[in-house]
Amino acid sequence: MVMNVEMWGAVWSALASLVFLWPMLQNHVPAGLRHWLTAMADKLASHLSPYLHITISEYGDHRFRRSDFFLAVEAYLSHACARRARRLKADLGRDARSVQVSVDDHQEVTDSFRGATLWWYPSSKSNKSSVISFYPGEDERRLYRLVFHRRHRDLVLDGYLPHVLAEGRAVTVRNRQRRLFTNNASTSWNPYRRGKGVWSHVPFEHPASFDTLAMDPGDKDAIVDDLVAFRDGKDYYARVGKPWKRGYLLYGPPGTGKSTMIAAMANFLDYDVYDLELTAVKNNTELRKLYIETTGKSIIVIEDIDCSIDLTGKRKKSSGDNKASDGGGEGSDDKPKLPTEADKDDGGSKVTLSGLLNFIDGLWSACGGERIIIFTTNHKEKLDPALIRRGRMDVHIEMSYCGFEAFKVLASNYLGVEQHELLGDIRRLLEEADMSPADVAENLMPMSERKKRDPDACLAGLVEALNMAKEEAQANKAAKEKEEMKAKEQATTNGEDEGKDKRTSEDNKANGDI
Ligand SMILES: Nc1ncnc2c1ncn2[C@@H]1O[C@H](COP(=O)(O)OP(=O)(O)OP(=O)(O)O)[C@@H](O)[C@H]1O
Ligand SMILES: [Mg+2]
Repeated sequence: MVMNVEMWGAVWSALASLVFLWPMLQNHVPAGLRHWLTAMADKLASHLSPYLHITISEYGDHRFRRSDFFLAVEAYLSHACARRARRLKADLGRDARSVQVSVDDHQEVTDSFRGATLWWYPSSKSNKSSVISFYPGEDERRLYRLVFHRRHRDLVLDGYLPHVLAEGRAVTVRNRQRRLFTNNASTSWNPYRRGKGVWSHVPFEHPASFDTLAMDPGDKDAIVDDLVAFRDGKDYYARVGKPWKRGYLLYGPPGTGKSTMIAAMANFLDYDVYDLELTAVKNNTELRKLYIETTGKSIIVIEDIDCSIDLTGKRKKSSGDNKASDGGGEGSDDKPKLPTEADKDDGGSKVTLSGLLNFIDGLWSACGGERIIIFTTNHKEKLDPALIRRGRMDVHIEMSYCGFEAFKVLASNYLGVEQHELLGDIRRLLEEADMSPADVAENLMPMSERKKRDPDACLAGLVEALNMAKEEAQANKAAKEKEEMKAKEQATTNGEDEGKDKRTSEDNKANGDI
């Protein structure tokens, strides 16, 4: 049936009288009927309204991960529509060089595209999901509502939304200020913490680079090649069926440049850094949640993994032997246990080795892609072999005491010195004394006015420090040898005494004594 103008008029007047009478009527209408009428009125209104709505919610269909499209919309609105919004906010842009203006939170924005006008309404709704959340404020989820005339439906779906996605992504890349995240910060501490995020962040501003990193040039080149192969390896990883991630274990004595290496890697790859403090993670579920909330193009770091939590101890104690079976430790000692009273009270981390192994290469670790995981330790030998086997920690990098090649990098960076008469002495002393690059660098810092004018003084100071380190090392070695000798002598004396006792008791037995 085709509705003519008269029929439309009748519908409108009926609707108008209903709208007019509704406030008077609704108190006399039974609740069931009232709800039905309200729903029908909504339906009718949305039918008759010439405007369409599209909702883009923060988490889309995912429970845990923010929708990429939502993030693109957010970036697009912040940038492309900033000039049209009435309320703006300003901040320093990438590398703090320019001012960046964007749309303030909760601001409506009007946009136009190929002659069509579109309206964006940001809002939020509470999440009524049955999933119990660990994080305060997590039950509120943000969304954007896009409103446009229905005659622009095709234009919006086929032209505008793809345009928003592409522009939003480009803006994100352009404005990307790299960030250093931590999971160990309270809401009050961090002004950058937004809503429900489990990570807090500050801008990442570490100046280290592979040029300033002192280590053997061959090793350095090998690491750079490995990073490049990883960064460009999306297709390769897909082809061989491996998640696009790579693990690095950095080990060595304190002050040998492990943390500096991480910063250099992040700067080289242009990745964010997630500094994961394991002791602040309540349990394996929270660990997984933290992983899922990390974004691609990032380095996840666990520093001093051997000191973080008692991962090796737990496994060995509860399994009753020292066998570190591979395969994730699942099913052996990590079966779910009811928390004891002590567990409830200690408030410490209940992350298990099994949880950590799953974090690195369980099924969830594949989500998102393009992540590097780095562990650092001063004591590689203390780590469970399953934790650092290839596939989990693919590359093991030893950061050792300063060698001559590494020293040359420091001398050039700190003093601009390439040639010097003391270099021969320094080469010999570096072979004889163990000195970390951190200590060498400290000696090369021209802190005083005298040294500033005179790199010779810095190098002479270093030679002195190396001589002292050498003497100290020799004294330590001598003391150790003496101690070992003493222990050996003691053992021999004890052995002789035991032999004597044994012989006496055998003589006694032969004599019939008890
Ligand atoms: N290989 C290196 N190249 C350049 N600088 C270095 C190197 N190693 C150490 N340094 C200097 O020493 C300082 C300490 O180094 P860093 O924190 O990277 O050591 P680390 O190996 O992480 O030590 P720890 O095991 O105690 O965490 C750095 O700020 C850096 O200036
Ligand atoms: Mg460190």
